[in-house]
Amino acid sequence: MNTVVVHWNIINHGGNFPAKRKGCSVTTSSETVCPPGTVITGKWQKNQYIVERLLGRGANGSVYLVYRRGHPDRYALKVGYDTLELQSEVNILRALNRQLPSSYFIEADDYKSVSGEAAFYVMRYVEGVQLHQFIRARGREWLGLVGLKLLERLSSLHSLGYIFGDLKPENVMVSPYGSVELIDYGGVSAPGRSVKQFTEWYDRGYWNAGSRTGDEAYDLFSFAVMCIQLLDEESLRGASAQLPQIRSVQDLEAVLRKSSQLKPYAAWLGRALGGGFANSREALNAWKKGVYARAVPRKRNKTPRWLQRSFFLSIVFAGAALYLFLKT
Ligand SMILES: Nc1ncnc2c1ncn2[C@@H]1O[C@H](COP(=O)(O)OP(=O)(O)OP(=O)(O)O)[C@@H](O)[C@H]1O
Repeated sequence: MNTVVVHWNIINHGGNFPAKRKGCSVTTSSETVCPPGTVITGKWQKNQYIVERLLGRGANGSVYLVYRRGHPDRYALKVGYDTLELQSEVNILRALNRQLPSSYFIEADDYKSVSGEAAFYVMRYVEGVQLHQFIRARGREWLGLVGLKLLERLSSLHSLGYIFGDLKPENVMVSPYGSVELIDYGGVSAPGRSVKQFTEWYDRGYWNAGSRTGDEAYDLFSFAVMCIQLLDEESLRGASAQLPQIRSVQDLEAVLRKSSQLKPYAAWLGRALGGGFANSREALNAWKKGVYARAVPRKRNKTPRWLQRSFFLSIVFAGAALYLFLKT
């Protein structure tokens, strides 16, 4: 990324924000703090983004909900703590944009604040809530559908030649209707390369269950641990309390055997934990048939009990009448 300078201007955005603003500042921990109302102007591309609010902070940067001046749409703008890290994320997103039908990545630029320089990029704003929040609010029975949608996403990413790497509930956004989007492409790598970014619980290496080399099975392993967490977090906590040197995938398999919440998913999850799927397409098909088809409640035309009883009695009476008729 070229080192370019972005000017931070001060505006009064509507009546919601205080009139006087200082613009973004970089803290001692290299975090960038951009108060609502700040205008971020890319020097090279000259686009102006107005900060509405902070969406979240992660290991690589802070993400803000922004408006682009002159455009009605809202975007998510990520200000990185480390320019090189952010650049590698931008490279992946640019490559994905060329291959995916709907573009996610908008543009990248750099800025200079009063206390330092940093880079940022702009992406599509994904509305919804994080996966664990969605399941907590809507109920565990939604995992069948949401899991299906997420496996579809993973499978299409894999078919483009990428491994997601850092799959965890915080990186999965779910809309009110259960559609799913992956966010945070900072951990994406090519198959066969070391996983760049991971989070302990969801990492195959953490459970001594395989390498940290990116492959489709790595993402499926993370997906399986995530399901265990969403359905029975207490048991997962228990299993992870083992000493690191003896912690193993058998601890997770024991959870699958014991937990009643996990029962409908246990066969699929066990296979994913053991690297038993040839690829994510096969895993997706198995989820469709073995989990989703059973987990989604079906409408049943249940005949009321009183009607069943009446039908039975009418058969008895009809039989008795026929018997009497034949006898006379
Ligand atoms: N495109 C987006 N749309 C909506 N919200 C987003 C978007 N991207 C990120 N966020 C929000 O910002 C938070 C932090 O973003 P992100 O996960 O990319 O940062 P990170 O530094 O890579 O995090 P991590 O520590 O998980 O690796 C997310 O948890 C999410 O709430």
